[in-house]
Amino acid sequence: MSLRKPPPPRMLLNNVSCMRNAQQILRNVNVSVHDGGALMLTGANGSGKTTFLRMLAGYSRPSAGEVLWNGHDITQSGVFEQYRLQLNWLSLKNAIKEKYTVLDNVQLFEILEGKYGKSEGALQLMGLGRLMNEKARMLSMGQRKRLQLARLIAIDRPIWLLDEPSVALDAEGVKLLEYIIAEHRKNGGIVFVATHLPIEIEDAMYLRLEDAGYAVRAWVLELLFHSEIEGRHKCWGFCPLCTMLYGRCYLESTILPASSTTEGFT
Ligand SMILES: Nc1ncnc2c1ncn2[C@@H]1O[C@H](COP(=O)(O)OP(=O)(O)OP(=O)(O)O)[C@@H](O)[C@H]1O
Repeated sequence: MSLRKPPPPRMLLNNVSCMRNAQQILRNVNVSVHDGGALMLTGANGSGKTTFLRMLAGYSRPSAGEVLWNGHDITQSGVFEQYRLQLNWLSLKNAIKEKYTVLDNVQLFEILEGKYGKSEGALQLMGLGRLMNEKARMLSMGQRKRLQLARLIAIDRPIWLLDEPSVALDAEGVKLLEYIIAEHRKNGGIVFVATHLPIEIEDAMYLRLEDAGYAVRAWVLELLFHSEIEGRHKCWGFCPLCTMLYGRCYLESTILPASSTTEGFT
């Protein structure tokens, strides 16, 4: 009986650390993603989800470790040129040409890719069939996001890097997004998704990025307020500093019982 080695992961993050703006975003991350795999990146605003995707796209280098595609470091010249042709990047910048029709806006990308024939079907699937010949300037926010998703399908590259793909989509749009991700994975595609919003992706791996400043801010608040409040168990229900930092009272949610939050200090 011959024991066959399992295939190597298509993407491997090997002890990767990443900095941005002198801030540590990732530290020693190890992730392997095989064909059909999905990784969801979650975390607070500014925690580094987009930075992570940019690193996967090769726009920035890891500060330590390596990102491997088919076992090759993506930052190596020769590898990078091939690797980037595998990527489909969806970001909040939609690259929509207002004066062109909706169909042109997808077909242009398809033609640049040397492909033909998928744009119309992709737009139909995303519910934009009746708007295909309208100028793109007519589109609403959600329709623009649907157009971007139609491009993903038309261009048909294996690795999708999706930054907040469900923003502006209605419930039906989110279902369509989940559907095209599932279909892409069935065909062996890989998906990396950075999101705040719930998106159902079966068997996805999750990576939660921590906001490096959060622990420090919490500690400072603890020092400023904790001793003063101890024993009184009362709160205004908001603290100017907490409200500024978190949009709500940090102490209210962590130290004080809910019933005391509407009373003032005595
Ligand atoms: N163009 C830039 N130049 C320098 N620093 C940046 C730049 N864009 C973002 N940063 C910093 O990098 C850190 C991570 O930002 P990033 O955009 O990756 O976070 P995010 O998790 O995607 O945030 P959000 O949920 O708000 O989209 C933040 O501290 C941010 O200030």
